[in-house]
Amino acid sequence: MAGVAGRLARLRCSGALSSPLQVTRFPALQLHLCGPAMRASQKDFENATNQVKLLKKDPGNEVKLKLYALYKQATEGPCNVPKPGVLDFINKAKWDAWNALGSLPKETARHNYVDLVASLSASSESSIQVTPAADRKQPGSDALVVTSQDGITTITLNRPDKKNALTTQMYHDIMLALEAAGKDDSAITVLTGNGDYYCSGNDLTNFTDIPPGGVEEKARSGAVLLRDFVDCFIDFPKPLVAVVNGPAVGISVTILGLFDIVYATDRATFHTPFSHLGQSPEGCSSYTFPKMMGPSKATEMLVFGKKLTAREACTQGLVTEVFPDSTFQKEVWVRLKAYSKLPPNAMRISKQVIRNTEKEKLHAINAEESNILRERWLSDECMNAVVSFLSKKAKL
Ligand SMILES: CCCCCC/C=C/C(=O)SCCNC(=O)CCNC(=O)[C@H](O)C(C)(C)COP(=O)(O)OP(=O)(O)OC[C@H]1O[C@@H](n2cnc3c(N)ncnc32)[C@H](O)[C@@H]1OP(=O)(O)O
Repeated sequence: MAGVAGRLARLRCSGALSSPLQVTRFPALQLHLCGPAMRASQKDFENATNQVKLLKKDPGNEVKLKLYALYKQATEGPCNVPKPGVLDFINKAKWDAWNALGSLPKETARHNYVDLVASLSASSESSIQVTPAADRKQPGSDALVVTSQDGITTITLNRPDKKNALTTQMYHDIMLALEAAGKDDSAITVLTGNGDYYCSGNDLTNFTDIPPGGVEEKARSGAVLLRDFVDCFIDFPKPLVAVVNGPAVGISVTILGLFDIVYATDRATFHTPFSHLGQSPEGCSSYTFPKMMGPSKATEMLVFGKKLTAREACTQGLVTEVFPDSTFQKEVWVRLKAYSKLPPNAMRISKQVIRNTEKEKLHAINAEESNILRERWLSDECMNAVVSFLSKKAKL
C-alpha cells in the first residue's frame, strides 16, 4: 500500500477524485479535507471519539484510515514517528494517511474529525474500528459446508461473494473435513464451490494478518500450513473428486493434480498467475503438471500464467471431463451417485495402488515448494503484487 493513502489524500485535495459516487459516499472528505479551518470544541471531539465506537455501518478502509489520521493529527499533531517497514501493510497505510495530513493544524484536524463522524453517524449500521489485521476474526465454519449423502461426502467452499477465496481458517477447516471424510462411511469425497466460482485461490488478505513475530513468522507459519494442507490431499485415502463449478485460480488449480477425478463445467477456467504475484508453484504442481502435460505446457501455465479453458485443461490431462454448464450439476451428480455404489473398499485399495508409489516423492516436493514459497512471500515482487491487489480492493 506504498503511499496509496497519501496519494489518495493529495488527489482528493486536487479535486482529481471528485466523482459523483465519491461525493455521495464520503461528503465529509470532499467538503473538509481542504476546506477552511473551523472550530470544534474539545468536548465535541471527545463526543465524536465515543460516537465512532457506536457506528454500525462499516464505511470502508478509506474512511477508517482518514479517521485514524485525523485523530492522530488532532491529538498528537503532525506525524513524526518512524515510517513502518514496507511489509507492515496495515501500520504503513495508517502512517501514510497520517503523514499525508502534513502540517494541518490540530484544531482543523479536530474539526474535520468531528464533522466526518457526524456525517457517518447519519447512515451507520455496523461497527467500525481500525482493527489490526491480527485481531480480526476470520470467517467461521459457515465458509465451509460439509454434507454426506448417498455415499458421498461433499465439502463445499461457501464464500461466493469472495469467489470462494481461501482464508486461513478455511485451510484449517478443509484439513479437518478431509480427515473426517477419510474416516467416515462414505465411498467418495467431493470438493466443490458455491456460486459462480469454484475458488479464487488463497485469500490475499491473509497476507495482512501479521503476527507479533512479524512477516518472517507469518511466512514461516504460512509455509507450515501450506505443507500440512497439501499433505492432507496427498494422503487422502478414498477417491477424491473435484466438481469444478466455475473458474479456478491459484492453489485451487495446483492441487487438482492430487485429485483422482476432475469434472468441470465448460464455464470453468484454470489460472495460476504465480509470476504475476511474485510467487511460485505449490500443491505439488511443479511435479504433477509437467508429468501430465509435459514441461512446456506446464511452463506456460505455472511460469507465464496462461489461463486455460476447461477444454484446454481437459486436453492437457488436468481435467477428466467437461460438461455443458446447463447440465453440469445434473450429469455430474448422476455419475458420482452411480460410482458411490461401487464397493468402497475395492475403490479405496485401487486408489492406493495407483497413488502409493508416488506418495513419498510428493511429500518431498510439497516440502520443497513450501520452503521456496516461504522465501517468495518475503520478496519485494510478492509484496508489491499483494499491495497492488489490496489497494485496488480498498479502492485506494
Ligand atoms: C496457507 C497459505 C497457502 C497459500 C498458498 C499459495 C496460494 C497461492 C494462490 O492461490 S495464488 C492466487 C491468489 N488469487 C488471486 O490472485 C485472485 C485474486 N482475485 C482476482 O483476481 C479477482 O477477484 C477474480 C479474477 C478472482 C474475480 O474477479 P471479478 O469477477 O471481477 O470479481 P471481484 O474481483 O470483484 O471479486 C469479488 C470479491 O471477491 C474478492 N476476492 C476475489 N478473490 C480474492 C482473493 N483471492 N483474495 C481476497 N479477496 C478476493 C474481491 O476482492 C472482491 O471483494 P470485494 O467485494 O471488493 O470486497
